[in-house]
Amino acid sequence: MDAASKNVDDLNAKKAAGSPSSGTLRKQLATYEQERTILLALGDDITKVREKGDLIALFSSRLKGLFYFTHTIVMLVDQHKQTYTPFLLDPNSSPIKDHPDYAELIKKVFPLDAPIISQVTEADGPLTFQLEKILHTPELPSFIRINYERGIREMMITPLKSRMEIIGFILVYSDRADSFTSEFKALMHGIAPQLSSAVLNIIINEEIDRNERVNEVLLSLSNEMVTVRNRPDLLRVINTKLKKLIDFSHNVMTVLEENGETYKAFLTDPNSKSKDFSKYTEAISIPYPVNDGIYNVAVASDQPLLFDIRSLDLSAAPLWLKLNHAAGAREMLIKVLPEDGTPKHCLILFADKLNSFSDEGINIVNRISSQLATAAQNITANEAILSKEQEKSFLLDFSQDIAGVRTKDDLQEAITSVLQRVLNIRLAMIRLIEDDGISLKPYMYDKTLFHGTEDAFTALFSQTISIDEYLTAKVLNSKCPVIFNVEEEDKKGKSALYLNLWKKIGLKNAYGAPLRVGDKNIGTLWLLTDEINLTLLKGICAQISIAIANIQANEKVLAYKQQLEFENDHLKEQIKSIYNFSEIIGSGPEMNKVYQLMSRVAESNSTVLILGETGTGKELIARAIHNASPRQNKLMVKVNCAALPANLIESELFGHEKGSFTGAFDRRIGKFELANNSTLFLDEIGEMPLELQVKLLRVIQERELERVGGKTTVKVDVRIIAATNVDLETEVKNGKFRADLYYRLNVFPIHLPPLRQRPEDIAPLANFFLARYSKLSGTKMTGIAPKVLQQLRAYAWPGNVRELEHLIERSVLLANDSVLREINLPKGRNDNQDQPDTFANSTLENLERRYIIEVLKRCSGKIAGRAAPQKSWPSPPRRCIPK
Ligand SMILES: Nc1ncnc2c1ncn2[C@@H]1O[C@H](COP(=O)(O)OP(=O)(O)OP(=O)(O)O)[C@@H](O)[C@H]1O
Repeated sequence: MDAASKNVDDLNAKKAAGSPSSGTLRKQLATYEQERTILLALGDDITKVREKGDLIALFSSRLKGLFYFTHTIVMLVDQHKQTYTPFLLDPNSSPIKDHPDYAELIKKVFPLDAPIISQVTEADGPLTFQLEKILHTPELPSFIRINYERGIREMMITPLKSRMEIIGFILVYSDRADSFTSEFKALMHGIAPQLSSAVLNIIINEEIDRNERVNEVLLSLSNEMVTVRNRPDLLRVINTKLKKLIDFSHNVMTVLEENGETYKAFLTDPNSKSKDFSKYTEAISIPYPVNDGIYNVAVASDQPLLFDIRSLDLSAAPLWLKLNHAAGAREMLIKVLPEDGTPKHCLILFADKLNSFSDEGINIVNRISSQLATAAQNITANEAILSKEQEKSFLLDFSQDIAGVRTKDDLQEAITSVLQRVLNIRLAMIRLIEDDGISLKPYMYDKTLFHGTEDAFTALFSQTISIDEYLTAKVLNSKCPVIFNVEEEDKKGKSALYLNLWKKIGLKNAYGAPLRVGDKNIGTLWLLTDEINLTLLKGICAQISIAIANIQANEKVLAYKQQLEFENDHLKEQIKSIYNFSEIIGSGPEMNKVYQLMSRVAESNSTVLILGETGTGKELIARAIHNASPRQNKLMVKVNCAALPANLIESELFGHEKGSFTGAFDRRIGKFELANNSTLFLDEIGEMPLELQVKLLRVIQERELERVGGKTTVKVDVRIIAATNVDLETEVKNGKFRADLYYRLNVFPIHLPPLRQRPEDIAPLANFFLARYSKLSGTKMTGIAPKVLQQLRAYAWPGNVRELEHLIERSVLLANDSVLREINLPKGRNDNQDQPDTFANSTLENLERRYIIEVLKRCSGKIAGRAAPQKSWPSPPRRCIPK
């Protein structure tokens, strides 16, 4: 039985007993009847109450006709925390609803132990308070003063209980001082249990609703979470689903880096207000040490941690937190996501207001943390697969691009394009290890990168670096590309040349990668950038290494090919003249002296200078010396110093680099390099231009040369045999031949006597040539008539053996008999006397004059057009060596 029914029953009993006065009793009875009616109606209505607003509206509408009051509010008690907070409001009638603190007030949590409230919790029924009287009570709840300020004078607080425990109280306010009559109080006392159960119903209903909603959202969140494949997906799920359950402004997810010492942003929310700050990009890209006072604290807890941002020491806080604070974030909830082994991911929710995260919200974060961790792991695994696929397809494309590369220029173009296109960086430099195996020289670089730092670049570029150089050694000894932090390397004080350049460029990191073919280091590759995918770089370097090795092999093949072509040409020349030196004819004392000298010098490496008139056999002797030397297995290389224009001799001798002069389309090795490990025969050395003599001297002395237009020196091991028909001593005196070169060449002179000084050799030579040319022409000549031999011996032979050879060749062709019976010697030359007034002692001008007259005579004065047939050509006179 409720209180009102009991009162009515009591009064009816008293009325039946006839006391007290019937008027009073009637009045009282009417009140009780009214009360009972209200209670019944209220009780009926209360059972229908489902929502907060219904209860207060119902309460006000039922009671306002009976009692005077302005507004009401139901507070809910949290026994666990010993606090209470507004629960049911009556905003339509509240005089404080437009108060500036109203919004905050209705969310506020108040302590239960404030003196006024303690009285209420201890009371059995409603308590009324004249506000004026309690204004100075210590720890007065702020809403009381605010209500007073807005004209409220009296307040009745009725405790609401369930199973003897206080669950809340209903506060009824009035702007009058006498509103709360004993009837009103009795009524409140009477309806308190129903109100309590209504409040409990509301709480339960709300909780059911909320749980349903939470479950619904969590279900859809978890459904979506399993479909998450990438970071934007995850961000969308958090921002659409989680936001329905938790009041946060934006989120960040972080990931622990592989080093285990730093973490960085994994998900960044575009809703973050901090993105308007200029340092935002830095904040979301830099790594943070795990021991930053936030991360390490969060990791140590298995529960989400709630931080009041303003209470933190922000001076030491990580940049991301400073920016969020500056952008207005007040509170953050951090949850390290549970993962097997070391947790990697961490969710951070930010809110602009304090108390944004309820226990329930925190609980939800806890509940979804495993799913978040799985989603983050899936994303990472997915990204790794994607990046591997991208790497593979990229490396495949690169290898296809590079497969066709044959030249250094093509390679540079391919590298530049791939680095720029895929990694958005540019090649700084490639250095290759030289043939000596210890030094590295620049092979390829991008100078445009060093704009403004040219001095530091040139200083580094112009240096040959040793493989033991600190940074180079680190790179060459590493299996993978090496990251150099410029600041840290600078502190070590090593590799100043590299560091000077890097510091001037102003980057944080530089990368050095080994170039390797198989196990063999071939060089280093340097990139200037702050970040790069190391696996990809490793793959690129492997391709570049192979391409460089191919190019080098190609260059070598080309060089060998060139050398073979040269050698082939020489071989052909040699084949043409092979019969010339198969045998040296001459057994007289003069030639015997020559043979003795030859046998002494042949086996050594000494330079030989062969002197003698034209046609005496200087080249024949040179070849014989070479063939008797340890270098015989390689071809002797001949250069005729008189046969080439002065401007080409240098290139002919020393070779040239591509583009070193007009017409130098390819790199070409010179005769010196061709004669490496062999003999170089410098014929007509007396004709060499003076300016080249000094270069020749240098090569003979240093045994190394520089190609025309080249910067590197090439070592050569060449034996020199020089020959001349010029009196070099006179040339030295006349300043036409360098004395130092002359002495360097004149180490071992061999003088070849002219044929007129060894007449005993004329017959053997004539017979030798007769046999050779009759065989070649197929005429089968068997001998020379004694008369002819006598004529030959009597002749002066200004053209020496060559003249004799040509004469016999012509005679064989003209002969009609098997014996050579006739010979056409030049007229007036049949006197084999070493005449002082004929050739040997004649001036060159005289000799030339006589030669021209002789030729004109034979051509019958014709100096243009086809030459008239002639019987015998004299050899042109050359300057002769006086005996
Ligand atoms: N003693 C010799 N026995 C056989 N043939 C010889 C002899 N001497 C010279 N000849 C031949 O004479 C020709 C001229 O010889 P070679 O070219 O060696 O003379 P050279 O002194 O080098 O002439 P130049 O000064 O004009 O270059 C060659 O065909 C060579 O084979």
